[in-house]
Amino acid sequence: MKFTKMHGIGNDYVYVDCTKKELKDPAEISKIVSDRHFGIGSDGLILIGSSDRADFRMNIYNADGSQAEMCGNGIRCVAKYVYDYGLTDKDEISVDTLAGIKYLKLTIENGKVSKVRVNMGKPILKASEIPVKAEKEPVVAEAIEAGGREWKMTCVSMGNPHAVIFIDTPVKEFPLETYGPLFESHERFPKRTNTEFVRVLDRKTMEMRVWERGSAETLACGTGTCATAVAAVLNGLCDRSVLVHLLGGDLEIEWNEEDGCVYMTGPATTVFDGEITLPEGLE
Ligand SMILES: N[C@H](CCC[C@H](N)C(=O)O)C(=O)O
Repeated sequence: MKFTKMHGIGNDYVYVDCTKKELKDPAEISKIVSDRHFGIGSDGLILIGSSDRADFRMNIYNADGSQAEMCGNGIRCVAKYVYDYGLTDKDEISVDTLAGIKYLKLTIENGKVSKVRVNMGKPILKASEIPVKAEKEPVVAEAIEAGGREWKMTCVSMGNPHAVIFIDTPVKEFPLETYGPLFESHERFPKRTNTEFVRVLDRKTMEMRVWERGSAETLACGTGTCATAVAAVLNGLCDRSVLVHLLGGDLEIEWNEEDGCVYMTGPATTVFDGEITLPEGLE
């Protein structure tokens, strides 16, 4: 199987062009290619497909093989892939996902995509649509017990579920590997959840780490950063345009007051092209 390894500020995936041929078992393939010792090493697998209602389609699978509705860092790399590899010559494209059709604006430098601005759509705040079991909605600063401690969570879906937790200590010191898994599989999240631990630095700046559903800690999470920006506004902590520092780099997020949509701007990077021999029956 031919692939291209790409990342969005360190959130790395194996990309496969499926515009001509679908993969037989992407969930199984994602588990194989994600393995950093026995496979290629990635946070998961992203398939680029054709669509009859958008320019392209994106399907994303986490490292554990679970399929997610959307991937913010991934969709920027999809835009880079289709432009740089000649599948389109447009600098504005649409990509169909399980979270709906997304619209992207590509920045071209020296004939290749360097940066992408994505309309990530409107945040979903209805508890039953996130989904999360909650006392009130929107789910803002709501108590949840995990690991013998009480936390305040704000829940937002960008097509996929996010629990945003604001903390006062530097995120690098936070014991993410202890608490991340407890939130990921917490009984209040029927479809599990991605969890962001965030420190507000000022009204325009935050720092964040993320424990992703199905992929453990990643260096960045695009949908999670959008959810964090929305949560910060709902909690009165930040303005509607923020810069977010993640371990892998920075993202600019705007929750636009006029159209209610969240816009994410960030880079996309190609690392290498390769070919992997899959087990019998998976090719
Ligand atoms: N783990 C996520 C999918 C990947 C999202 C993330 N990598 C991003 O950039 O948005 C989920 O299961 O919802």
